[in-house]
Amino acid sequence: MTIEIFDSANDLALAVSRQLAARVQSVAAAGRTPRLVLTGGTIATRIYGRLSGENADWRVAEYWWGDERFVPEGHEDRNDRQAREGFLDRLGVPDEHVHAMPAHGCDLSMADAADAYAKTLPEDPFDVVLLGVGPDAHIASLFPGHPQVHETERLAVEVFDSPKPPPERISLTYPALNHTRATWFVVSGADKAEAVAKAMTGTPIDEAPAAGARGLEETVWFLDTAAASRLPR
Ligand SMILES: O=C(O)[C@H](O)[C@@H](O)[C@H](O)[C@H](O)COP(=O)(O)O
Repeated sequence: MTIEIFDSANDLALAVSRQLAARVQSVAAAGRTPRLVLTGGTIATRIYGRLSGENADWRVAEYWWGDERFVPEGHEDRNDRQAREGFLDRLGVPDEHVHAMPAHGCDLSMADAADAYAKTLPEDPFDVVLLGVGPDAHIASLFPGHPQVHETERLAVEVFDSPKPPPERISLTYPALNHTRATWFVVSGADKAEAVAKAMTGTPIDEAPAAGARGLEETVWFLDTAAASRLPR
């Protein structure tokens, strides 16, 4: 596990966008398609806004989401909208590379929508899974004390009662999120400091879902000083 600490959320966003660009370039140079899992949230939005300034061909990569709010397509709460507006649409990433989760208004139940999404996931591991972390130490839409944390078979699940609004969501589960070469946590703000400390010190996943996410080759915590302020020395 690696920890990188930055003076501000802006510095963090800049560093993550640079490293993501470098990873996309190195995976593509090795002859593979870069496969990225995007997250929602405020720090993610800052990162997406910076990607167009980086030197990478974002059009060659494929994109999935770790979770999505089950609201209508194009709704301002959609995680895919923030990424589309931030860089995917602006940089001309082809539609077939953008694997958005089904939206409210599709003709599937949430359970069927989750299962349909699971079928879009690649067999090969992802290259990078980006994860924001909530003040309660949730990641994606895996919340403390919720049954989805214990899912071992399904790769994507429905969530009806997210404590973070909106309540209805679809989330990848650990078997999908952890099928990745690299897991990059991106966390800023003092309100996350306790959650970060819990997740990094082996708290059970029922209490701190972030403690259960890790990459096959690499797990990196990108923190600003505020989010890192409760880490044990
Ligand atoms: O859809 C979502 O809400 C998320 O994907 C969620 O897991 C998010 O990443 C964290 O809650 C951190 O969000 P903030 O950076 O806004 O605190």
